[in-house]
Order: sequence, then C-alpha cells, then structure tokens
Amino acid sequence: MKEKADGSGVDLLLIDTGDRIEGNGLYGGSNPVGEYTSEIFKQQEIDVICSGNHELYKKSSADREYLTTVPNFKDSYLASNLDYIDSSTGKTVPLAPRFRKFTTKNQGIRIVAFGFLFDFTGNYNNTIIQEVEKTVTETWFQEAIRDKDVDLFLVIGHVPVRSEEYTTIHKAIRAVNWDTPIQFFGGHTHIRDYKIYDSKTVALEGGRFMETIGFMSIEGLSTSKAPTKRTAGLKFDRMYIDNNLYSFHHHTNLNDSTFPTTHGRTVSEYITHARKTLKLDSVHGCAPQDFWLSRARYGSRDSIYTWLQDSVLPEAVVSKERKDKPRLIIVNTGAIRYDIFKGPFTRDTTFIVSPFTNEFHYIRDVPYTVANKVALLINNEGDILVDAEPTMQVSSLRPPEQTSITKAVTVEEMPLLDYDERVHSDQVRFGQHHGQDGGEPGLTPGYTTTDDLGDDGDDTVHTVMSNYRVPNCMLANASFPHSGAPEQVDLVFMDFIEPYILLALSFLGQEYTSEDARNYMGDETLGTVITQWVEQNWDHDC
Ligand SMILES: Nc1ccn([C@@H]2O[C@H](COP(=O)(O)O)[C@@H](O)[C@H]2O)c(=O)n1
Repeated sequence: MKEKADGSGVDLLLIDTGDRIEGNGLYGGSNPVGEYTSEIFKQQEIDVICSGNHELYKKSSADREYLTTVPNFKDSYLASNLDYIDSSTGKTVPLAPRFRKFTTKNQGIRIVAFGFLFDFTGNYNNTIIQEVEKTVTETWFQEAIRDKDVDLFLVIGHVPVRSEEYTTIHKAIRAVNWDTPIQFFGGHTHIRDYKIYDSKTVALEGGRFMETIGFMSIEGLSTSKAPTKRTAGLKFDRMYIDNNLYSFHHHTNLNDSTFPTTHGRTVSEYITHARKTLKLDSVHGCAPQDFWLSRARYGSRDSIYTWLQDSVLPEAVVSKERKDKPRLIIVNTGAIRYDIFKGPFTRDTTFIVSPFTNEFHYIRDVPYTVANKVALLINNEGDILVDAEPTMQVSSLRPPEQTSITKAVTVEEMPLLDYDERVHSDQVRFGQHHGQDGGEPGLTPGYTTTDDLGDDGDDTVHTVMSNYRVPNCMLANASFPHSGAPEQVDLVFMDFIEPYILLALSFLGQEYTSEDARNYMGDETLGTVITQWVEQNWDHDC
C-alpha cells in the first residue's frame, strides 16, 4: 500500500493505538512472554505508535515496552501522558517523547502528533498515567498546539473515540486553534466507530484484536509545499477493512503471487518458525460446537459463559486441600476474550480465549447467604457499588466491546462455515458460500457498523450478527450438599477482581481484607483450568 501511495504521490501513514500484547500464543506462549512478538512488530514501519493498557498491567510488560518497543520505534513512539519509573536509576521519565512534529514525504503535510492513553488506573506501579485533563494544561502541550506551521494535528491514543478524554483534547486544541484540522485515532472499546467532532475534526476507531484495518482518508489539507489557510475543500472518509488476504489483494490490485514481498515472506517464515517452536498448533481437544461470547444469549447452550459456568468452573476450579468444601466461584466475563470455534482447541486457543495470568483466590467459610449475593451486587450494573466507590466501575469487568451494546440484537442466523470447510477450502470467498440457487449470492455474518457517517463504512458487506449483553461476572457452584444450601462456602474468585469482591462483601456487612484472601490453586489460571478441562472432556481426534 505504501508503494501504491508513493506511486500516486500521496502519503500513507500506519498508526498503532496500543494493546499489542496478550491475547495469542505468539505473545503468551514464550518464556519470557513477548520474545517473538517484539521481533515481529519491529518489522513493521509504523509511523505513530502508543501504549495501550495491556502493556502496563505488569512490571515486566512495561519494562519491555520501555526497554525494547520504544527503542524499536524510537522515531514514532509517543507517550503524551505516560511516565515510566526506571528501576535502575529510580527516576521517573517519559516512557517516550510527548509529541512529534514531522512532514510527510510525498505531499509535505506538516503534522504535530500526540499519543495518549485513557485515564487508566489499573497499571503496575512502574508506570504513571497522568490524567488527560491535567496533561492538556502542561506547557509543552500548550506550546505544541499553538504551532502556526501545522497542517494537521494527529492525536492517536488508546482512548475511546467517544470519551471525556478526547473531548478534553478537542476542546483544548480548539480553544487556541479554531481552524487547523484534527484527526483522532482511538481504541480500547474494541469497536468500529467514527465520530465527527466538528467540520474539521473526526475520530476513527478500528475495532479489536486486528480483526479490522481502520482506514482513514483526508483530502484537501494544506501542505508545506502549498500552505493555505483555506481548508474549504477538506474531505474526510473512513473505511473498516476486514483483515484478510482477500481485502489486501483487492485494495492493492495484486494477487496471490504478486502480493507477497521478500520482506513479508521472511516475516511470515519467522512467524511459522515461532509457532512451531512454541507448539501453538498442538491440539488439546476438539470443540464439539461453537461457543460465543456475545453472539449467543447468556444462559443458552451456545454461550461460552454458560458452558464455563455449568461445566468447566464447577469441575476444574478445585483445590486439592478443600475439594469437599462447598464453593462459589466468581469469574469476571472480561476474563474471556474470544469465541471458541468448533474444531481443534489448540495451545494457541488457550491464550486467545483467556490470556490473563490472574490466579484464583478464595476467602474461606463465608456465610452462604452473604456469598450468594456478591455476584448479584457486582452484576447489578454498579448502581449500588459504584455509588459507594465511584472509581470502581463494575462494568469494566465485562469485555470492553460490551459497553457499546445498549440493547441486544437478535437475528435469525445462517449456519457458519464448518471447521472443515474453513480450513480445507482455503477460506470460502465472501459472498460465495451461502449463494442460493439462481438467486443473489449470499453474504457471511460479520461486522455491520453504523457510525456518525452512516452505515456504509464496512468494506466487506456482511449480514448482521446477534449481539447480546453479558453480565459483569458469572457464578458457578460446586461440592454443594445434595439437598438444601450449605451454611458456609469457600468464595473463590480471580485475584484481578478481589477489590470488587471485598467491596461487595463490605456492602453486605462482612468486613474482609486482602489478608483474608488466599491463593486457591497455586499458579493455575483460568486459561490453564479451561485447557485441563478440554483435555479431559473433549475428543482429541478432530
Ligand atoms: N489481568 C486482567 C486484565 C484485564 N481483565 C479484563 O479484561 C478486560 C479489559 O480488556 P482490554 O483487552 O480491553 O484491556 C476487562 O473486562 C477486564 O476485566 C482481566 O480479566 N484480567
């Protein structure tokens, strides 16, 4: 695409708005984690890049960001509101430069770029995230937005496009600079979205997990070669491109044999080598059906949460020492990140479905009548808990894309491709699978986006998929008496949600502290218990 842009004398910038790490075996399967992915990312020519929240959950991942990723992208990594505490010196330093001014090579567009993170508070204590509201008052920012020789302000960030943070930045720039175009690129909420802030300011978010290439085009900008105050002909447009080879062939006008480059082939070979070394295709079991995060109703047999709650958690979350004690198990739904497809459940699937290394904690001998209400409180959308503690948004325990589901979308769906069909037919081309005899060729289910520009942003046209709301957490029980309720239970939960559990218990009149919460199953994680269950319960021959 860059070659194509160069050939037409336009500029193509590649932007990465963070959350590069976690969520697949290439990252989580190596020891230490991230050994291969850092090398793979480095091969991309990214023009502006920033951190997401995932890079900052742990000391080691923030260290890797500072010591490896920032140097790998030293001309393009920006950290406008993010500092790092260097353990070797004890000093607090910006993780990367706060902003960058550059001129594009073909058209000479003068750009001032920033890289933000939303007001995240769950980071490990070797980084500091400064609130956006405070950052925009700092001298360096105020000076940067007063620069007169700028054709475009480019604000990238791991920040939702509809957020207080971006509204704050927009207002701050417009307060001193009413005319210069502003382009925001966002993230974190895992959705395709486009927001129009004013006639010269727009924001694009390109979905989740690299499923989508969010493409933005701007025509009519002033340039250093032809500076002008007039931006009357300014035109913004956006497109959400499904991330697959067919899309790439289509947009580059190339094909299977002409699309690959020598560099691309080398990177692909490296990925293949890494996947082999990490045994990512080794099969733990064969999923008998698809299990969906939000495409099936919570409670139905096709819901991944129902399967976990009814089968996996009661059987697999058990401590040897306390196996006969009745237990309630609470797991946040956000701990599950992806659907399971019918067919092989591999080592890679483990990291895709639940990449987090959270441990199971428990509080012993909690009165059942109290323990039983904890999940209810957390699932009550926080009216009670958030009033008690506004900084603890219980809704953040759900997958982020859930926040945009205001009501369930229910559609009668055509069956998806079978595993065999997906794998053995080298992917079925869009629009050819469900064609009816003699009729219009059918479409496959996929993203059907509506944003501030309408409903024509999706590059590949799909049929609508069902999209249901899920609770903040799921609740399972095990080792209960055959009749009646137990008097006391072990309350088992992911350590990540411990503050919420303690808050709910306190609200219910039971004062426990983190001292009362102990490790339940050593270093087992949700990912490892799911994998063990799959090993024991599903066929191995797919
Ligand atoms: N250690 C962790 C960290 C996060 N979660 C859950 O992940 C969701 C956030 O997802 P992003 O990928 O957008 O950051 C959220 O629902 C958290 O509850 C977790 O379970 N454990």
